[in-house]
Amino acid sequence: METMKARELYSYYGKSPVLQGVSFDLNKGEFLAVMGRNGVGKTTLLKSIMGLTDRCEGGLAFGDREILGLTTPQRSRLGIGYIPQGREIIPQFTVRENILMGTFARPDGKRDIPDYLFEMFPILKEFISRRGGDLSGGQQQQLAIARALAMDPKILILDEPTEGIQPNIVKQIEDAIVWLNRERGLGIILVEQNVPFARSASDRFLLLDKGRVVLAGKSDELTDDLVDKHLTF
Ligand SMILES: Nc1ncnc2c1ncn2[C@@H]1O[C@H](COP(=O)(O)OP(=O)(O)OP(=O)(O)O)[C@@H](O)[C@H]1O
Repeated sequence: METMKARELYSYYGKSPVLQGVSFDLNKGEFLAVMGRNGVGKTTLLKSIMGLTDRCEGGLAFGDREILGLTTPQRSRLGIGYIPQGREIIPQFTVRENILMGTFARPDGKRDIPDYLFEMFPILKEFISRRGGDLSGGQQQQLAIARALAMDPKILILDEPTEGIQPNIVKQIEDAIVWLNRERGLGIILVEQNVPFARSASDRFLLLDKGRVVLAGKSDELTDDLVDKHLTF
């Protein structure tokens, strides 16, 4: 169940297809970085995986199951954890309540908050009774990651998790993502603008342009020349 296979995805807002034939494979425990300039369809690709665009055609298998026909909550329950851009925690809820919300998607009905979340982000333990909205942007991002992990996902999908976050917290978040992948074996799909981090953390990359994959390969094959050609503005 930890693999994902996308075949020729076409994804639409209204009538216009934003993704135009995107394919990729995520093998068990693999880390895939999705890169590309602004507006090329990176967020749309993650939304398509979660069933959050108006329409999506093609093939999308999670493990041996075709999931394009499933609703967003059904996809979550299968074990796809999603951390959207902008975090979307609930500001009036406490840190504990926000994390507990994640457990509601657990198919086994457990409502425990796993201890490792607080080892990863100790500040969440310290602020457990504070309102989510009173946390800094970086702390809210840590909370959003903890909430997604509380449902015990098999893969984690993150949309630019360090964008606009204070530098001291960026490193903690990057380290946590790498740790989750390497030590806990979680498959990761990460949309990331920070090329050095994406290159060092991921196994493979997908480079999008105008809704299409223009380049894909192993991350150590992503040379500076390719970055200059496809990613500099
Ligand atoms: N809800 C929407 N309705 C209509 N068009 C949209 C919607 N969301 C995005 N688009 C369009 O789809 C295209 C791809 O947007 P998307 O957000 O996926 O790009 P991105 O690569 O994630 O960019 P960024 O790095 O700026 O987040 C853009 O042309 C955008 O204008």
